[in-house]
Amino acid sequence: MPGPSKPQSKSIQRVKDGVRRFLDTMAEEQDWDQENASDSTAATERSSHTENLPEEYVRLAKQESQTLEAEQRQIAVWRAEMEAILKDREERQSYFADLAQERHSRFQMMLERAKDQLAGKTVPEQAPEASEAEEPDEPVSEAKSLSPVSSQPYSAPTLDLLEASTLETDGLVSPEKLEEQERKLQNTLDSFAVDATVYDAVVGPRVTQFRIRPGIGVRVEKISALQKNIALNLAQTNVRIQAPIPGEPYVGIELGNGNTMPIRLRSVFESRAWQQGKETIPITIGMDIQGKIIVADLAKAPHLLIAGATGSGKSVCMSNLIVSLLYRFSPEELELVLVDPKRVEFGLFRQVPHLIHPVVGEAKKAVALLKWVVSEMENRYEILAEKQVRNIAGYNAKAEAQGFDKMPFMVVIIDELADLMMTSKGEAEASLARIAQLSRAVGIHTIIATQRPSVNVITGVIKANYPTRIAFQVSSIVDSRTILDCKGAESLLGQGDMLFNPPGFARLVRIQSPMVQDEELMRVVTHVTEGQMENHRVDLSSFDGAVAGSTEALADGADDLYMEALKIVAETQKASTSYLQRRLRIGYNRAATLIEEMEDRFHIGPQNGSTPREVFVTMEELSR
Ligand SMILES: Nc1ncnc2c1ncn2[C@@H]1O[C@H](COP(=O)(O)OP(=O)(O)OP(=O)(O)O)[C@@H](O)[C@H]1O
Repeated sequence: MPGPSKPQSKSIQRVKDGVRRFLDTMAEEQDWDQENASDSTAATERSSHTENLPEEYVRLAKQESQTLEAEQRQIAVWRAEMEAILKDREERQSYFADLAQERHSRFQMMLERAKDQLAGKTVPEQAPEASEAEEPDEPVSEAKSLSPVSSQPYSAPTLDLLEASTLETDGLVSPEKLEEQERKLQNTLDSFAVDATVYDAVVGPRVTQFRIRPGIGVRVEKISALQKNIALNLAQTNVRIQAPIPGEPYVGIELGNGNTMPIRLRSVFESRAWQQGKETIPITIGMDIQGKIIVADLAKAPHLLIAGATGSGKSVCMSNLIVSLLYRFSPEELELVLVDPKRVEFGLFRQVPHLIHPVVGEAKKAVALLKWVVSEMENRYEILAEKQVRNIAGYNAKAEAQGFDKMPFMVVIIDELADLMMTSKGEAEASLARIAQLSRAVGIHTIIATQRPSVNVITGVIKANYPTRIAFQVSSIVDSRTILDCKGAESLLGQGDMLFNPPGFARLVRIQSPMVQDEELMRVVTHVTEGQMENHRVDLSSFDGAVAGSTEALADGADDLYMEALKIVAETQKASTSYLQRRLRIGYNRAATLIEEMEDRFHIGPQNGSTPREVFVTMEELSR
C-alpha cells in the first residue's frame, strides 16, 4: 500500500511542472513580442493568444487542485483502513494472549495434580473449570442419584478411572518450524503468481491452519488449485484447503503438525464445554483446530453416521461416545443397544448395565433387533398419546410432576452397517430409515458406522435420514463425497482426525477425536457394573423368524436362477458375467442382470476397472 507522502509529492510535482510550463511560455511570448512588434497580423494573433492563456492555466490549476483533493481523500480512506487493521491485530493479540494465559494455568494445574499423584498424595477429583453453582464437595462427574431397579443405585464413573492428560510439548509445532512453513507457503504462492498473503497460523492438536488473504480480484479457486504444489513444496502427504473458510475473508490451508498431541478423553470431561454444557444427550466429539472442545447433543443430531477407512479411528470414536453416555446416564435414564458384527469392538462393553440385550454379533439377529426397535418406537408413541404429550421431554416433565416412571432414552449403536446391508439390505435400510424419521420424539437415537463408504452401504435413503455425519480418513474423493457430499475426507491424517458435520450447520469442522485405551475402558466398565444387575429385557423371539436372512429370502423377488447363480459365485468366489453365462448356459443379458442384482443386494462389490469384483457371500452363509 503506498505511503501517504507519495501521491502528495506527485501532485506537487505536477503543479510545479504546470507553473514551469507557464513561465516558459511567457518567456517565449516576450521573445516573440520583440521579434514581431511591427507585424500587425501577428500582433492580432498574439493578443488573442495571450488573452486565452491565463484562462487555460486557471483551468489546469483548478484541475490539479481537484486531483490533489481526491488524492487526499483517498489517503484518508487508506489511513482509516490501516487503523482498522492495526486495531484488529491488537484485539487478536490480546485474545490470544488471554487464551495462552488460560491454557498455561490449566496445564500448570494439571501438572501440579500429576506431581501430587506421583508423590502418592490423594487428589480430590475436582475439575478445573467446575461451575460455581455446583456443590463444592460433590464430584463433578457424579450423575443424579436414582432409585435402583437393581441391587444398588448406579454409581457414575469418576474421572480418575481415565488416563490424565500429559503435557507433551514435543507435540506442538516450534515457532521456527511455523516460520519456515509460512515462508515456504508464501514462496509457493508467489512462484505461481498468486497475489495472496499468509495472514496468520492457528496451531491445532493435529494440524496447523494457515490463513491466507487473497489480493483484490484473486479467485479462491486459484489457491485451491495449488493443493498438490503446496504438498510438494512443504513435503506434506495430505494438505486440505478450505476456500474460503466459512464466515471469514480467508482461505485456510491445513498442514499436518508432524508430531501429534493425543487428546485424552479425561481432558474432554474436565472441560467447561462438557461440565457446563446444556446438551440433553451430550456426546464427546473432540477438539477443533482452535483448541475448542466440541460436545454434540445426540438429541439434536438426532442420529449419527460415522464412516472412514479401516484404522482411521471409528472404533475409538464410538468407545468415546459410549463412555460419554455411561458418565452421564444411569441405566434407568438411558438404554443401550449394541450391534457388533465384527465381534471385537464392543466386547468390553458386554456387561454394561445399560444394555437391554446382549451385544449382537450376528447380522441376521441385528436386523431382527432393528425391527424390535421399530415396534418399541410405536409402543412409545402409544404411551405418549395416552399421556397426551408430544414428546419424551413432555412425558418426563409430566412424570416428574405426577410421580410416575420416566421414559428412558435409547441409543442404538451399530458398528458395521455393511454387514447388515449384506444380509438384508431392504429390511435393514427400511427399519433404519423408519427409526431415523420417527424416533426422535420418543427419545430413540441411532449411531451407525461403516468402513465401506460405498453407495451400496450408505444409500440415498440412509443419507437422507442421517444428516449428522462424521467422516474419518478415506481413500478417495469418491468415498468422501459418498459420506459428506463433498471432498475433504481423503486429505485427513487418520488416527482420529475427522470432519464433523454438526446438526443444523451447513459447514464441516475439522476435529481430533480423543484417545481412550482398552485399560481405561475396562476400569470404567468394571466401575459401572459393580453391584448392578443385567437388564436384558428385549425378547426377539417374535422378530427372529421375520428376518429375510434365510436363503429363500436372499433371492426374494429375483430371477429364478438367482440362488443357483449366487451359489456359483459363493463357491468360486468369482463374480463374472461370462463365467455365469457358461456355467448356467444363459445369454449375456440375463447373466449381466443377475450380476447387477447381486451387487444391488450387496452380495458382491461394485465393478472397479479391471480388478475382479469383491465377493461378500460365502457357501457357509448360504447353507445356514
Ligand atoms: N483419537 C485418536 N487419537 C490417537 N490415536 C488414535 C485415535 N483413534 C485411533 N487411533 C489409533 O488408530 C488405531 C486404529 O483405530 P480404530 O481401531 O478406532 O480404527 P477403526 O477405524 O475402527 O478401524 P477398523 O474399521 O478396522 O475397526 C488405534 O489403535 C489407535 O492407535
